[in-house]
Amino acid sequence: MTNPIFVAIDTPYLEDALELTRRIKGQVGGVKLGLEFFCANGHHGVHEVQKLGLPIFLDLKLHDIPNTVAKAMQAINLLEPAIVTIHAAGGRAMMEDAKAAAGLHTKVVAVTVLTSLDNHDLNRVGVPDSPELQVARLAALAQEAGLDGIVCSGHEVKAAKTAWKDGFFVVPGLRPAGGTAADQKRTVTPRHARDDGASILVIGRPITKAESPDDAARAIMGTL
Ligand SMILES: O=C(O)c1cc(=O)[nH]c(=O)n1[C@@H]1O[C@H](COP(=O)(O)O)[C@@H](O)[C@H]1O
Repeated sequence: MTNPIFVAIDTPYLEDALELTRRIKGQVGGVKLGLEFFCANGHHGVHEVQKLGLPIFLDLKLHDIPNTVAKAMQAINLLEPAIVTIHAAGGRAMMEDAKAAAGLHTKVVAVTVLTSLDNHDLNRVGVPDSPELQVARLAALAQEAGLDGIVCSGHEVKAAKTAWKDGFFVVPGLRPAGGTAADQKRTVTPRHARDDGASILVIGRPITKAESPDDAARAIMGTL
């Protein structure tokens, strides 16, 4: 089995990111660098991590008017990331323009409903539907816009995959059995997400905060 684990390297410190990536390199399929890392280290930081040889998932969650998002996408093309995130809530035109501006080898995926939100939180931001319904709605819009796939929780990935057979499904909010949810609200185990059709598994703290991150990654891989 190809290793589906992408570790969320959520740190602003380049040296820490490099050390962690070196340590887990043999146990994972790729690394995810987010806003925190990119704001602190920019293109240089991404290049340095890239030199270690793992695919890079650049999680910038772009969300703005179509022109601005397309220009931002062009500005990161030089980095040739394997995966980039945008927000589906930016609308169809924004997603279309983002995909058109992305490099040929970059998968552009749309964040649907953040895994840190539950039904109540979603209602508070003006969406009267359940996360399941909202994910289905935004996944259909992302597919129409020509994106490669979506980001959703393990609660919705099975239905999303049934509706979009060749979609690429990124699933974060994963916790090994008995793990601490922290700020995540829609969690499942890595195995559950994998069985339900996740293409890649985004895992942060259960690996990065473990006493031995490489052992933690190996143990999670062993459950898949
Ligand atoms: O786009 C993401 O990767 C993402 C979307 C989402 O809905 N929920 C979510 O947690 N993430 C990211 O996935 C990672 C989860 O980290 P942990 O909760 O530490 O495993 C973080 O880097 C989040 O930014």
